[in-house]
Amino acid sequence: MAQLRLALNQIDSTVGDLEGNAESVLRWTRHSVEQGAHLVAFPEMMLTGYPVEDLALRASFVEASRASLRSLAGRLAEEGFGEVPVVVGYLDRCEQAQPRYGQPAGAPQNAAAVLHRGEVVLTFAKHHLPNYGVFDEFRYFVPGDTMPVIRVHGVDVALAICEDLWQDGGRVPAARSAGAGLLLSINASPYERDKDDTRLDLVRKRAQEAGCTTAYLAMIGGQDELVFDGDSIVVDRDGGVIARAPQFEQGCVVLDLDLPAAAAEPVTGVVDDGLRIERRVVSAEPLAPYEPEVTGSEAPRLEDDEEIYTALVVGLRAYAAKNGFRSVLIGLSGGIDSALTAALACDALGAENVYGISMPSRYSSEHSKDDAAELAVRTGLHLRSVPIGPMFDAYMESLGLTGLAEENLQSRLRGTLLMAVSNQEGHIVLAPGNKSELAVGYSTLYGDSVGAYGPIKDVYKTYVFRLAKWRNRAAAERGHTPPIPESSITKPPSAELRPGQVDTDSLPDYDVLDRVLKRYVDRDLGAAEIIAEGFDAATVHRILAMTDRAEYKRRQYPPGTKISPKGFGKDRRLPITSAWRES
Ligand SMILES: Nc1ncnc2c1ncn2[C@@H]1O[C@H](COP(=O)(O)OP(=O)(O)OC[C@H]2O[C@@H]([n+]3cccc(C(=O)O)c3)[C@H](O)[C@@H]2O)[C@@H](O)[C@H]1O
Ligand SMILES: Nc1ncnc2c1ncn2[C@@H]1O[C@H](COP(=O)(O)OP(=O)(O)OP(=O)(O)O)[C@@H](O)[C@H]1O
Ligand SMILES: NC(=O)CC[C@H](N)C(=O)O
Repeated sequence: MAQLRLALNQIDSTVGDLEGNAESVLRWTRHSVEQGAHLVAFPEMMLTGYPVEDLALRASFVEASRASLRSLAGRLAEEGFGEVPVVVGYLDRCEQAQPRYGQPAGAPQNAAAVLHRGEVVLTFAKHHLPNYGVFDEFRYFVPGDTMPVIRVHGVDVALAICEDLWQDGGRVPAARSAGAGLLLSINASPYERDKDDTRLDLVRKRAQEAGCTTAYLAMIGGQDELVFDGDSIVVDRDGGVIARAPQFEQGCVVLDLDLPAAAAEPVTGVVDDGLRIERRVVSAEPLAPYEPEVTGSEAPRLEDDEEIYTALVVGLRAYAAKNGFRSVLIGLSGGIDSALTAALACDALGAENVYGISMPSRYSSEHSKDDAAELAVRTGLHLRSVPIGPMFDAYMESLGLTGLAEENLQSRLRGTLLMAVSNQEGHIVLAPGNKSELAVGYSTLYGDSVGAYGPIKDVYKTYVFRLAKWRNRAAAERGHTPPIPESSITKPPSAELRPGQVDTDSLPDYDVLDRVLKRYVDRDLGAAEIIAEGFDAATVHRILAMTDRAEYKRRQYPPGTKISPKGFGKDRRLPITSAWRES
């Protein structure tokens, strides 16, 4: 047996910020080396950020990534960390043409490198490319065809990149065939509700298949609609958990692993899935065990509501920070959607950076104004009131609108007003629409749907209530003031665009609506299958027709944090112009 002190850096990176990301690698390598690490790892595409989308198609960006990698190798050595191998993800290109994938020479690759003694000693590309959900890596990348193995202090470490673990075959069985003592996978795995359990099961299963200890290093942070929740995992060859990092927290997991010593006669040649073993020896001599030994720990897990709420906070914070904004602006109606959005914003950016505007019209109830004011008092956000009556009257005088046009005008005036204040004061506008509304198109185009980011666009209305209650309960348990006024939670949802209007005038009860939507949107079931589950046929047809009709509206909605297996974003790509009707 040999001992290896492994440092898994569960950190954030910013798409396109090659310099800043390289600085992070240097900083965290310093930290890892100070902890005595023999092998230091960083997440998938750490240098470029993930996902880079069509930036991968730009040769200038690919070249900049390659140059940045080489320069990083040199800087690590200059800083005195050259003896410690560093595994880091980056964007590369393939030297040879790949007719099998229809790609000419120079096609991009989702790659990783081992840096040692100032050199890039080994590079390899992801073998299995994900091409479903939010991923379309076959659009960009050519898969790798090697099985990289590095010998570090007498241990053979097989390397893999994210999806390599998710699909059968390839690098997991190849690691076993290559006789690896450790399988190290670097990842950028976007958050989804319940995915942590799936990942844990996956890593345990793959460790057993690979027949060796398996380390799964995850990224944290946010990129547009995606959140990366961390939760790095190390399991032994029987699938027993050795260490689990905290969810949503940046940090470095350092632990000593007792691993089988590498064979004197290493396996070479082509193994599973046609993967050619490519080996490098970075340090052959086994080290004496370190004292004291660093053992793994399992960070406590967040319960489901807290986990989802935290993902929403992280997604919003990342979007604002990475796009250069410190403050946000929200129309506060006193209702639950804008209240939850405001609570999230206060948690993400601090109440001092959250600006609310109450914009009452002649149809606004007293409680809508009072509840907005109460929200401001409870959270400490800035609130002002700008009645829209005079603007509304001016439009009506010029245009003489009636019915829906008159109703929507109020929402549009609020949208225009928010964008005007955004321009003037520099806060980005948050769109407070939820997933149920987005599904059926229950919002006004260029009205309440304006904004830069939709923090709750992947949260069904029934879950909006649940999260609001959880947030209030969590505050009370910590001895803090619950942020959301009780009456915002208990009153019937209303758009207040005409006297006495409530959402259920136009929509089925949210409980039924959400259950049907989960089947149609999240699971892609057809009308017949949903009705067969016992739902009222007329209600199902109505909901499906509304959902289909609203595609054009969704396409114009701002991006927002994905928390479900199928959010309205890159996950769900439907034609706007379509004659197909389920009903
Ligand atoms: N296929 C298509 N492709 C592109 N554009 C299309 C289109 N079909 C209609 N349009 C355009 O869209 C317009 C209709 O959309 P839009 O103007 O939004 O109006 P619309 O969807 O007809 O009405 C908005 C609905 O949302 C409700 N609402 C509004 C505000 C807040 C809330 C809430 O509770 O949160 C609810 C409101 O009560 C009403 O039922 C049409 O006049 C047309 O210009
Ligand atoms: N009187 C108002 N003052 C400020 N903003 C408003 C007002 N009415 C509506 N809005 C904005 O428009 C959005 C749509 O709200 P609306 O009241 O129509 O229904 P909702 O979807 O139930 O939202 P909420 O639960 O926040 O009320 C609100 O979230 C808010 O941002
Ligand atoms: N970056 C990746 O390859 C991610 C794909 C993987 N299935 C995941 O969601 O974690």
